[in-house]
Amino acid sequence: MSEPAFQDQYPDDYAHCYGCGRLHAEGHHLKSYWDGEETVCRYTPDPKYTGGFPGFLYGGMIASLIDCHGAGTAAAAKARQDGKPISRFVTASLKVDYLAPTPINTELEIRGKVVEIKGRKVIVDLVVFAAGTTCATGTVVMVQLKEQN
Ligand SMILES: CCCCCCCCCCCC(=O)SCCNC(=O)CCNC(=O)[C@H](O)C(C)(C)COP(=O)(O)OP(=O)(O)OC[C@H]1O[C@@H](n2cnc3c(N)ncnc32)[C@H](O)[C@@H]1OP(=O)(O)O
Repeated sequence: MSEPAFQDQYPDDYAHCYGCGRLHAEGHHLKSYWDGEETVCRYTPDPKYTGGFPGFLYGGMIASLIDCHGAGTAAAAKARQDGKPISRFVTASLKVDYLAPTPINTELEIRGKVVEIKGRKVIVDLVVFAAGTTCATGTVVMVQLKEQN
């Protein structure tokens, strides 16, 4: 992981996302990287993001992890395909399946796999793991901003 995180390559004007923008003062600062043909993001949730009962993460945060890592994956895949710098993608569609409770205070691994790149659109499948358990899966449709094309 010697390359900078995908999010650390976003142009400054597009680096203010609460989930992954490096320029957001209070955000989560999620960081995504290549791991072979897949991408990976690791994040340990704080107890303040507890869901319905103690010890477990609320679903919105899980969706955010899938969303932001999906956006980063789309941006990196498109850049790699086109041989261009990373540009900014936004979420057109986000689908999440919650398969098992997701613990807090445990390092989560979010892995992404590119399904399709078509013009400005990139579809990514994602999985959230906690200590070897698959807690959630998701699919995102990401669209490159026109002015970034
Ligand atoms: C100057 C600063 C600006 C800055 C603008 C900043 C934007 C908001 C930033 C929010 C950042 C986030 O939090 S992201 C999370 C929230 N997301 C948003 O707020 C995005 C709001 N939605 C949009 O702005 C727009 O709908 C876009 C950009 C996503 C798409 O609009 P578009 O650019 O006109 O693209 P369009 O031609 O419609 O679609 C391109 C391809 O994507 C497919 N596609 C589009 N929407 C969907 C969808 N919901 N589900 C499946 N597929 C879809 C189309 O079929 C097409 O595929 P094909 O026919 O080519 O196969």
